[in-house]
Amino acid sequence: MKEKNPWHTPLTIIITVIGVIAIVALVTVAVLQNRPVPQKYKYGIVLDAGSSHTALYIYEWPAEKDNNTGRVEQKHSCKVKGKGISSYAAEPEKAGVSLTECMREAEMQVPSRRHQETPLYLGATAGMRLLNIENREASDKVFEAVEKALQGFPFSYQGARILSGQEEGAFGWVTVNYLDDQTTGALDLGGASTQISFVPHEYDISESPSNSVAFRLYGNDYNLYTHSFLCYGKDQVLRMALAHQTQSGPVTMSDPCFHPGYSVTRNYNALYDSPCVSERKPKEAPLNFTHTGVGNFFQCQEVVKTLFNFTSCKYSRCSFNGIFQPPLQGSFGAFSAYYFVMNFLNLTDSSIPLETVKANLANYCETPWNQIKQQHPKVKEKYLAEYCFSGTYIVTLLTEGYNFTKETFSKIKFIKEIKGSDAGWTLGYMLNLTNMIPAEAPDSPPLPHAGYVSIVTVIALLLFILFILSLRPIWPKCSKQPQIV
Ligand SMILES: O=P(O)(O)OP(=O)(O)OP(=O)(O)OC[C@H]1O[C@@H](n2cnc3c(O)ncnc32)[C@H](O)[C@@H]1O
Ligand SMILES: [Ca+2]
Repeated sequence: MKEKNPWHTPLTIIITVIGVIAIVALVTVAVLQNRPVPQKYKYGIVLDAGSSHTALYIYEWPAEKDNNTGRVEQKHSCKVKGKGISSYAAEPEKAGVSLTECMREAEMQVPSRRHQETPLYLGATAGMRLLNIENREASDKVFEAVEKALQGFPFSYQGARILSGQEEGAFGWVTVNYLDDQTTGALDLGGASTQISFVPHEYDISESPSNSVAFRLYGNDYNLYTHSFLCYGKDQVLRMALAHQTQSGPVTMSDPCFHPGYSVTRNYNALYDSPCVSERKPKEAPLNFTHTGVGNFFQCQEVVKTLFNFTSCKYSRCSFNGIFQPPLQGSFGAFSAYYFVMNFLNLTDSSIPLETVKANLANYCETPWNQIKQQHPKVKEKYLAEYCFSGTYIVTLLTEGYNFTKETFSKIKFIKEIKGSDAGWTLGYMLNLTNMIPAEAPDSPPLPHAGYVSIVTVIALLLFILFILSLRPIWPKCSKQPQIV
């Protein structure tokens, strides 16, 4: 006769089934409860009204996590067609109109139920700073037009204003450090100004209060050094270099910063039409001059060096033009034109030694203009003509201006974006205005989701086994093997 299995009693079968159901239920609840639920998002829009162009950025973050770490991401960007808003000084209405296309895009990108609560900011930088110096009335009119245009959209308009150079530098630093895990200095090269921001050693306390900004980020207090050099952006510094070389009002000017064979006619009035150079305009000059290239990196560096004043410094140390700068500290992220130029020249790799960068530039500058044009038929001719000058300026600014050495130069990373967000001041600006700069370090869950689920499963199994064992007293007695007598 077949021996009856003692486990096949109704009681043990019921206990087992209930136990299995309980475990499955427990694990299912744990998994479902902790599964990331589809997020609701909030949005913020910042218009970066730069000297050369305006760009619109849309940021998004999970609705419940306003104050959480690193959660704000760039959702979309739009490049406004045409030049920067300061170029519309003579026809301000057009500055407002120029923004409509990107604003319509923003209307499409941000869900309509969020429109009314979405803050919209416009920050203008060095182009408007210069226009404001040159012609206050014209600058006000441009802002009026821009304001009127932006108020016509369904967002929560929060104003348009000129950022100070200090704000521009500091918010660039906040952006980079909000997105990146390790503290990094920020180098921004615009069209009309350039910023350097970093956290110096504690003992290099700022001797110049106007260069110092305090921040609390991720539970740490930072004393930031920052400076913005007006007129030292890529376009204005080129004007200064051309002005320096046309002081005598020549008809033809030979420029080491442009390729051999390069030749264009430039207008004196147009060249000197900027507060960065207007005072230097030669008294007696013809209408135009012919700007020709020579293509010599080392001579070009000499020209660029004359644009920095190294003689006066009332502090213990200066970068240039009598501006205090503590010793450089840590690694740096260099963006905007630093990136555009070094990327074109294939020099963004930090492992390339400074000497090689210079040698490559020397070789590039020497290349005849015709050959350069043939090699890069798709690159905008204005940019193409200026890469030799801009590359030389970047190397000279970093080494002679900011005192990067061949050792510290390798600590500069040329970057366009970090984790999908463009490097620049806009994200930091929005985080600050919406009180979202995280003061404290993130509360990360102690276990990753998978680890959590595994632990719940193991504990549930253990509990089940213990439960079964606790039922031992009512276990059916194991029948002994039938003995054959
Ligand atoms: O910060 P400010 O000084 O106000 O200026 P901006 O914000 O308009 O300046 P950008 O960083 O946008 O650009 C810096 C410069 O780089 C130029 N630029 C943009 N794209 C470029 C490219 O692909 N190659 C070379 N230069 C480029 C641009 O015309 C500017 O002169
Ligand atoms: Ca800029």
